[in-house]
Amino acid sequence: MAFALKSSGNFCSTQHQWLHSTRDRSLSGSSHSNAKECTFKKTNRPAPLCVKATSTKVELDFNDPSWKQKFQEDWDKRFNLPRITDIYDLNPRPTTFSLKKNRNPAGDENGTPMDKWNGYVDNDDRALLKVIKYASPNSAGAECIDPDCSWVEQWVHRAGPRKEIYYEPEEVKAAIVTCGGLCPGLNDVIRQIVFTLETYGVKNIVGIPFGYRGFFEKGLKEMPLSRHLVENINLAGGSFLGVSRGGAKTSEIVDSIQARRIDMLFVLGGNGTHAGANAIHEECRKRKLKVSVVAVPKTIDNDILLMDKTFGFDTAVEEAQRAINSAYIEARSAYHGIGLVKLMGRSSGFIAMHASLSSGQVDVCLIPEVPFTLDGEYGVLRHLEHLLKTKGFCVVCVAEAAGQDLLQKSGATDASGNVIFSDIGVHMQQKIKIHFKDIGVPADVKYIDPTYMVRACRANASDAILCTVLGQNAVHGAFAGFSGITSCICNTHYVYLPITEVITAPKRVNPNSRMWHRCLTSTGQPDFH
Ligand SMILES: Nc1ncnc2c1ncn2[C@@H]1O[C@H](COP(=O)(O)OP(=O)(O)O)[C@@H](O)[C@H]1O
Ligand SMILES: O=P(O)(O)OC[C@H]1O[C@](O)(COP(=O)(O)O)[C@@H](O)[C@@H]1O
Ligand SMILES: [Mg+2]
Repeated sequence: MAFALKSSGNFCSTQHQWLHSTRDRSLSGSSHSNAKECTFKKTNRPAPLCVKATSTKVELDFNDPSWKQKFQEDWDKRFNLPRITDIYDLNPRPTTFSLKKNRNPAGDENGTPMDKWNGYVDNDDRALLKVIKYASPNSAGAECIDPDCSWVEQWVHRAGPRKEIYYEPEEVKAAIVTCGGLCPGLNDVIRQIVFTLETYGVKNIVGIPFGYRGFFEKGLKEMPLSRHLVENINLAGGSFLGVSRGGAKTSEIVDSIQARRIDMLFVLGGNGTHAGANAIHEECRKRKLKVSVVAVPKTIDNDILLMDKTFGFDTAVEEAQRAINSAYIEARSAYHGIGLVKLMGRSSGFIAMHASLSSGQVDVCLIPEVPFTLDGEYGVLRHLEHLLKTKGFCVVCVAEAAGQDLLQKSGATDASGNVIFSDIGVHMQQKIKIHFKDIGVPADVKYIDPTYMVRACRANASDAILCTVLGQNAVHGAFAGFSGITSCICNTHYVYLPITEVITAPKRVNPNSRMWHRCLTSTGQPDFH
């Protein structure tokens, strides 16, 4: 019996934020609907989780001494970056991107000829995706491929400017589009894309208004962009180009790309946007269009696979922390005060977990990845009673997608097809009030729902830097001839990943990760079930 590494349906996940112990699987619950178990050839070991994947079937037998090599060959194939030369016979030209050319075209100040300048990234440069060697599958947060949790190198492609490029900058028309919900840093990325394109020598740069909608909605006109125009847009939050959900029809979008003669498309967005970008890339390939589609992962939710974080997440956590601080002050100042804060996160509890950790003021953090009960001996309400008795007040932070099993489903979806959640914050506020009334203990509940405040602000310093690097690298990726890729940060290094590898499922908090354990250590909360 071997497990299917890659099959038409499933492969064993090593790179996802999932863990492989029995406890983890039970904690992960129904929220990971596409997770399936794989079986190891050896028994008595926890089985790894599998996630949906596409492409060819590769069987791994861990008794085969060459399994590692097979894994790595398959890995390299999967993480190989699609490029326009896959469909076109094209010769590259020397890059026009140089930070020294204006000073001395013949060489730098030391007389080094430009082609010897070591400012370029080699196409064979790689970064390691994983750097921890887990000694056992039972080690906290272990992500194992085989039952012995062997060390296997997982290399991904380094991002940055290449010495040779596949476009004539003077002939390029580049377009930028921002999709999905707002996110701090959108303007920083737009700005850096424009700056970098101009550094290459591109003159025709346009913004597509209001997300994918801008490609086909009549009356929406593309906006010419230049360094001059975008110089200060990073000083404000939101998107200079506007955003929208829904309405993505791939063939119409590609018709529009063709009609507008766009050569490079930079797509800023989350999971849905990336799926759309990949569909556009595939359709362009099908039509044999020389178009580079490059995405930049945006979402306050931080729910895109493989990467350290998405831009905007840090800023959202910082803002969320302010809401927690207000809840703390209200609760601390009231007799038997209970501060309750609901934070965003469509399918993951990253914002709630990180804001709870950074504020240090949260007694109970509830996320969708960890089921809980409100009532009963081990329920949240009983713990709140204990906190009021021992400490006099408490603060609860709940993620918007948490505890949905306790609520009636709304059944509604947004324009993009995303599920609209029932309001766990309001539900908990009511339950807490009723509970303390019933037991005859006074409780002063203050509920804060900061919703859009956490994402309408401008990027903080760390996000601004991330946006700068990701935006610049997106342009380098397009000039290098890649398409269907995303520009991101993995294990602290800036890399390109094929979009197909990051859209198989949303990333979620691993309940067996050290980070969640740190959160529990910080809050001191017990298990609520
Ligand atoms: N599977 C998909 N294929 C193609 N386009 C999609 C897909 N999912 C979403 N989109 C489009 O991507 C855009 C943004 O998606 P949405 O889920 O709202 O935000 P985000 O990209 O931030 O997750 C929308 O215009 C939506 O229609
Ligand atoms: O903007 P809307 O449609 O109100 O949606 C709210 C959702 O958008 C988010 O802020 C971010 O989601 P995206 O990454 O999909 O844009 C979620 O946290 C939240 O659930
Ligand atoms: Mg999304």
